[in-house]
Amino acid sequence: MSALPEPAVEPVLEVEDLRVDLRTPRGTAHVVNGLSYTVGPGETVAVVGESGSGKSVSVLALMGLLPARTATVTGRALLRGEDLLTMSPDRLRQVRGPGVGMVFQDPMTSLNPVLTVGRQLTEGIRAHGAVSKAAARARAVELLGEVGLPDPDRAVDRYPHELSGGMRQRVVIAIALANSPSLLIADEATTALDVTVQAQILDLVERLQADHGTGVIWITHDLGVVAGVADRVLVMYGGRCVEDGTVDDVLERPVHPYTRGLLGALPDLAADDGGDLATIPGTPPAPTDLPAGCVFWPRCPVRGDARCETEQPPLAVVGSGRAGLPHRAATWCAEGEAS
Ligand SMILES: Nc1ncnc2c1ncn2[C@@H]1O[C@H](COP(=O)(O)OP(=O)(O)OP(=O)(O)O)[C@@H](O)[C@H]1O
Repeated sequence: MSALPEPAVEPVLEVEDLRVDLRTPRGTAHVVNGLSYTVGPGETVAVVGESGSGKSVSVLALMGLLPARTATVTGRALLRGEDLLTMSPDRLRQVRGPGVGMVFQDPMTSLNPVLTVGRQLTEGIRAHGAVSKAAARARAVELLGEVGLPDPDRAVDRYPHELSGGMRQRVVIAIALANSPSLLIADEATTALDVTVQAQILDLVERLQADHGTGVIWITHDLGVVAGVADRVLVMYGGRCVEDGTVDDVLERPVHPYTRGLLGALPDLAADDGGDLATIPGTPPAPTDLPAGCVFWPRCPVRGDARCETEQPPLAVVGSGRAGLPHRAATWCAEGEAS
C-alpha cells in the first residue's frame, strides 16, 4: 500500500484491518476482509456496494453487536483513540449513545415496544448527563420536532406501535442524535422515508456535524444521498474496500471496474431522487468461498492482467484527488483517468 499523507486532525474513528469471520453451517464466512478507513470530525463517509458486500456487518462489528458465539472480529477501531474492539461490554454500553448514535433500516430493532417514545428518548438523555426529568422531556419534544414528527407534544407519550413506520424511524433518528454523538452510523437510515422528510433529516445531521464535529458513516444504495451528503465514498465488494476517495473522485472518476459497473447506469445526480446503484451481471462471491486473486475477477468485464486470478491487488493510491485526499483502488485493471 502506498504511503498516505498524515491527516491534519485526529480522526473521530480510525478503523484498521478490520476482519470479521462468521461461523455458518456452510463453513466460515469471511465477511469483512481487512477494512481500513478513517472518519474525520464533521466528515461523512458513504459506504456503498451491493447487497451482501459486508457493509452492515462491518459496522455491527464496530459496536460489538454481532453474536459472540459465531463471530470472530479482529483489527482495531479507535473511537477518539479508544479501541472499540477491546472495550469491556460495560464500557461499550457507556460509549453507545453519547459516543456513537446508530440508526438501522428497521426501527423496530432499536425501539422498545413497551415504552413510550418519550421514555425511550429521555432515558438516553438522562443516562448521560445530569438533566432533570422535566428538562429531558422538553428536550425530547424539541428533538421530535426537529426530526419532523408532527405534533411532537403528543407523540412523546405514544408507544411505537401507535406510530407509522416512517415516524418510528424518525424517533430512532432522534434517539441517535439526542446526545450529540462523536460518531453517527446510519445504515439505510432514510431509505423508507419520503424525499421531503429525508431532506429534513439530512439537514439536521449536517447541522449536528457543524455544531459538534460529529463524524458520520452513511451506508446507502441511494446515489442521490451519496452525492448529497458524502465527503468521501468507500466502495465495498466481497468484504473489502475496492475503491475510496472524495465523492467527486469516486463518482466522477471511478477507476475500479466494479465501481464503474455500479455507476454504469449513473443517472443524473442532480435529479431529485438520484437513483439507485446499477445492477452488474453475475452474482457476488459467497463469503464462504471467496476467489483467489482479485475478489471481483469472476464477474469482471476487464480481466486484463495475468495476476487477476492469482494475486490480490493492494489498495493503492491512484490519484491525489482534487481536495488533496487520496483516491485509492484495489485492482490490477484500473480504467479511466484518476484525478
Ligand atoms: N449473522 C450472520 N450469520 C451468517 N452470515 C451472515 C450473518 N449476517 C450477515 N451474514 C452474511 O454476511 C454477508 C454480508 O452481509 P451484510 O448484511 O453485511 O451485507 P450488506 O453489504 O450490508 O448488504 P445489504 O446492502 O443487503 O444490507 C452476507 O453474505 C450475509 O449473508
